[in-house]
Amino acid sequence: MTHAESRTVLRILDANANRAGEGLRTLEEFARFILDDRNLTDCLKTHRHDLAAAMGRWNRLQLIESRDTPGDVGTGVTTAGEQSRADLSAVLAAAATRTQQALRCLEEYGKTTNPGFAAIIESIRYQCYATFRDLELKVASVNVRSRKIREARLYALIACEPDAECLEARIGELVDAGVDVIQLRDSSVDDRALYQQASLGAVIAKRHGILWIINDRADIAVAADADGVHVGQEEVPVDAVRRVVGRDRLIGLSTHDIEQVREATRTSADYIGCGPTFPGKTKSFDHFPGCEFLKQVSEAERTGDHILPAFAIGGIGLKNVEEVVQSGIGRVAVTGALASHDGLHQTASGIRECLERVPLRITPNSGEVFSVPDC
Ligand SMILES: Cc1ncc(COP(=O)(O)OP(=O)(O)O)c(N)n1
Ligand SMILES: Cc1ncsc1CCOP(=O)(O)O
Ligand SMILES: [Mg+2]
Repeated sequence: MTHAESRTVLRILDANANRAGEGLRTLEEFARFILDDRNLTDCLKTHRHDLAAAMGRWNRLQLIESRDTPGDVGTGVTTAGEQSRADLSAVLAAAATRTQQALRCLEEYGKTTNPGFAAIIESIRYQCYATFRDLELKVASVNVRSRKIREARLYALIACEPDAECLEARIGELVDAGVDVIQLRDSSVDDRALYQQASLGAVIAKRHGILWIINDRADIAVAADADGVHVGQEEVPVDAVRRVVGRDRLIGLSTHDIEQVREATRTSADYIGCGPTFPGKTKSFDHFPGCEFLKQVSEAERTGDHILPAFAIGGIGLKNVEEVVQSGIGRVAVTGALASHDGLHQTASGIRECLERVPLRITPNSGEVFSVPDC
């Protein structure tokens, strides 16, 4: 290779080392600040450091000397796509692509003068493929859960079943009846039994494509790989629960008045339960905020005062779901109404039909987790 060619190779290496380093740093910030994922942050930092170590095989001064940014014809070449990013997922996708391309350039041009360097870059590139895959899958799973909870109408709360077959059958019949979300709520069993049913339920629910939420227990929700956890006002605060469950699981919060609803929007909660609406047999209360509260929630949705999917809860069934709908709420969470196998299908579809008369204001597109809201 001529001296001029060697200098050009250095110039390419310098440009692509910068590009790959910047791409990795962009991804690292995503994993750290957006996904709050320690493991992915560590992996990306390691790739960045490995790249810097590999670049240490070259004379830094020669690399810098080869740089000629003002004379680079490529700096003036831009496409419309480079000037904006549709949402945070697009930032991720662009940074991952840019990093991969830059690594491939380092490898190919490095081969011309330093095959040892090229082999190290090849190994970093393969490690990056695996990390980028995990990153993108994580983002996809957050968005899918978030979309599903916003599309959900009918949410069932169930207790543990005596064994795996019964749990499978129970979840199956609820799914067939049209339930979108199931919460495992049972304080009568020990932690081991709760964990076992939570884990099994997570697998079954995933197969059916519905959400599986664990009541009260963030630890079990994570250990069982559930889709989320539901907590009450007297339990661990949502933002502390978020530190346990991470960005990719849902958190539901019970609310009993409109101030709690407004407060919920200031937390990282993904949805709210609103009630109790009517007296029921599952849990007793002294006070019922009832449909007046639901009307306030619906009004707050209309004015954009709150943006979380809201599920009315408490004593709701076929006989009174019309009152919920009249209050402007199109999502309910129920236990008693769907507890019996007999007439399950009819009850669930009757409730759903009624609920579907209320258009969902909080729509699948209005809050994709990694979409940037309009400003
Ligand atoms: C969807 C949904 N909404 C409300 C509740 C009630 O939660 P909480 O107030 O914490 O009461 P317990 O369920 O823990 O007795 C819920 N579980 N789910
Ligand atoms: C857990 C809970 N929180 C408020 S009401 C309620 C019970 C819901 O069950 P049901 O639909 O049978 O009233
Ligand atoms: Mg609770």
